[in-house]
Amino acid sequence: MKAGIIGSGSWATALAKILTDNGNQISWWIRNEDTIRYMQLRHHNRHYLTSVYFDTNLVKLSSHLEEVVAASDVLVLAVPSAFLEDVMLQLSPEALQGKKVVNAVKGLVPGSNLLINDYLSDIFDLPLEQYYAITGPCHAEEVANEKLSYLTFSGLQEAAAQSIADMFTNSYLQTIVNRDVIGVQLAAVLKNIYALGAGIAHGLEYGDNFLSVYITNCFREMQQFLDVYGKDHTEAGTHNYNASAYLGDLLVTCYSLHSRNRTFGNMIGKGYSVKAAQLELNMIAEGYYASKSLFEKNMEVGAYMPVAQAVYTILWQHLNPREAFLALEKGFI
Ligand SMILES: NC(=O)C1=CN([C@@H]2O[C@H](COP(=O)(O)OP(=O)(O)OC[C@H]3O[C@@H](n4cnc5c(N)ncnc54)[C@H](O)[C@@H]3O)[C@@H](O)[C@H]2O)C=CC1
Ligand SMILES: O=C(CO)COP(=O)(O)O
Repeated sequence: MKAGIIGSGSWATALAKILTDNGNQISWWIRNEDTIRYMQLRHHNRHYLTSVYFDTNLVKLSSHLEEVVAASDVLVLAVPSAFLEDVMLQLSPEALQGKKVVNAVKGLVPGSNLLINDYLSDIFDLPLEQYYAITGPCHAEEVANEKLSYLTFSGLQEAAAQSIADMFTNSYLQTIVNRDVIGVQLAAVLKNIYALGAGIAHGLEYGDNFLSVYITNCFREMQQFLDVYGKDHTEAGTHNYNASAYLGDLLVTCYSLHSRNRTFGNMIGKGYSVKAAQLELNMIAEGYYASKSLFEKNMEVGAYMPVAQAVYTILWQHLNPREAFLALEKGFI
């Protein structure tokens, strides 16, 4: 199978490293021509994971999206959710026919608040059977350093999910395959919101004892949301909440200093405005967009989500973080 990658941030670069380390030839869509020229000359991405060097014989770089999509059987999406629509709308509605689309984006489409599979189904008529999700606790920075990591590949077609996973499996990357393609995506969206909240707590100088209680309550809230959501969306299936795509990713994103969401939240807890935190981070904290999308989505779902709601209200309605956390403290078990 010929693989294509869409995006050039940290995660796209990490996934390109894994695929090329395994000897796969890839087509790689990079938006910026200067970044392409730099990579052709210096063999690494000048902005993200700069220590990762590529065998340029294995990498075909292009800023023409249609070209990359046409050359690929398996297309990996790794553009932050906020830009995904702009990127995908460059394609014709037939462009994804017959392709396997692998979503590595941990977010909903802002505005419509759709899961990526629902968005691709609406715009490109992509059946869920051709759609896969990559999730799991895995920071791009640790992939760059080849620290042992685990990724989960989910899809209704388990044999195809397995063959995609096999393209990524190597000595530093273990893969897990399941059919829970909706649940793992929602868990990934939620954990970004909770990690941002963990950062806020840290910025407010709560300690490790509180953080463990906070995460426990977030984990329960995540399950409650998925349980209620699943009642109206039977395709959501059953979820193994103790698997690494659920609990593991929640833990790593809340605790790791690599986490963009935690770092962003930490600044908010310390009193930065959203604008100032965005400028300082200079990377994407998906939890910021997800908190709004999820808040709106939950108006229909109706799950009890005090933590996600508090994060939304702090970021989007200017609620004082200290007051929000004082209110949360009382409800934790
Ligand atoms: N970084 C990580 O460790 C992981 C990230 N992810 C997910 O991967 C997705 C991508 O995130 P990262 O690579 O971390 O982001 P990043 O912050 O490292 O990179 C941002 C990317 O957005 C691009 N960009 C900026 N403005 C744009 C525009 N107007 N149109 C199109 N592209 C634009 C930049 O060129 C860059 O490629 C997110 O959904 C994230 O949750 C998932 C697992 C791990
Ligand atoms: O999804 C991730 C780790 O599994 C990355 O999280 P951050 O975007 O918070 O860095």
